[in-house]
Amino acid sequence: MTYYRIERASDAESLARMASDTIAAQISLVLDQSDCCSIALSGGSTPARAYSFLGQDHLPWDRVDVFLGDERWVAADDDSSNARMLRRTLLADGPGRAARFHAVPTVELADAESSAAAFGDLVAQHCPGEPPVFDLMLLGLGDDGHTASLFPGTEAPTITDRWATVGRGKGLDRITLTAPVLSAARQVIFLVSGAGKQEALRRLVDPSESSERTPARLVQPASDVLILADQDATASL
Ligand SMILES: O=C(O)[C@H](O)[C@@H](O)[C@H](O)[C@H](O)COP(=O)(O)O
Repeated sequence: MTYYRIERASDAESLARMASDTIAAQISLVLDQSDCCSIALSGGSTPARAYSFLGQDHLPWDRVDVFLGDERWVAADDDSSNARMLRRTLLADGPGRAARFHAVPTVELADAESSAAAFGDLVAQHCPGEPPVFDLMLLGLGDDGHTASLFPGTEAPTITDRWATVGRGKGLDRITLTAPVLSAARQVIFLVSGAGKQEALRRLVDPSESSERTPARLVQPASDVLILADQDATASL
């Protein structure tokens, strides 16, 4: 059974700083013991401010392999691209721009299925193990209980024989890591902000909740899961 450790911030801005500091500390811990560190970051809107703070941190970024846990199947300059968001935050103009970012292949390939296959190969090339093991997995939580692009009522949450697959949510085709890869990470952190996430967060930590209704519950790493959340999101815990 997964144990969830919750750290609360008073508001979204202090949550962003807490997340940046926590991720930086985890990266430093890994790099104290290894030559490199592999991290998979969530997309969406919540983490952007944290990534801006993190990108200013003086870490040995040239030893950090940065991936996205999921990506919309759009061009890199599309407003909904998670890679675009990362390039405007973490990878923008601070020390973080030296990170080794490995974008998810999208529309340069013929279709989303080809992108998912290419992303699975890319991850397997950089992360050891079957499933591939990330040192750090930062995940968001949708108000419907999805994480990465494992949306309830779709096939993606059920895929366990591949490392990446095609997801679909909020009207977009997406490329996502599968549940086995999310769960294989050495450290999983959920970053959750806002009153709109209260019910999804309550369900995430409820041992009786089904993963069909709340696919984020599929993420079952061997280590404790850290939840960084603001007071608006944790009000019903
Ligand atoms: O590409 C994405 O959309 C994300 O990876 C997705 O899993 C996100 O983390 C949640 O949907 C929460 O999104 P918000 O942070 O925008 O609420």
